[in-house]
Amino acid sequence: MENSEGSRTTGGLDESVRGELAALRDSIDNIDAAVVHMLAERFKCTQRVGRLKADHQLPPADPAREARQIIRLRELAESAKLDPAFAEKLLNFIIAEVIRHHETIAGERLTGDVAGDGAAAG
Ligand SMILES: C=C(O[C@@H]1C=C(C(=O)O)C=C[C@H]1O)C(=O)O
Repeated sequence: MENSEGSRTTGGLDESVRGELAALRDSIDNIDAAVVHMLAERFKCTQRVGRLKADHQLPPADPAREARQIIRLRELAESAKLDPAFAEKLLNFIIAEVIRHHETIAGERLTGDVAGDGAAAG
C-alpha cells in the first residue's frame, strides 16, 4: 500500500520509519546487553570486595568512597551530556544493592551459614 506521499506503508507506518525504528531498537538491545554484562562484571568485583571486607572485619559500606564516586560520576555524566542527577541516582541504587550483598556476606561469616554458594548443608 502507498500513502498520499507515495511512500510504502505497512500497518499505517511508512517502511522507512519502520526501518529506522527497528535499527534504533537493535542498537538499544545491544546497549542493554552491554549494560547487563558490565553490571555482571561489576558485581563479580564487588562480591570479592565483600569477602575481603568480611575476612578483615571491615564495614560493608564506605561512605567516603561513595562520596568520591558520586563526584566523579556526576562530572563524567555532565561531560557526556547525561543528567548528573540521574547518574547519581543510578549509582546510589547499585551501591545500595552491593551493600546489601556485603551485609549478607558478613552475616554468613558470623553464622557460618553460606547461602547460595552451592555447598551442601550438613
Ligand atoms: C565496593 C565497595 O563497597 C561499597 C560499595 C561501593 C560500590 O558499589 O561502588 C562503594 C563503596 C562501599 O560502600 C567498596 O568499598 O569499594
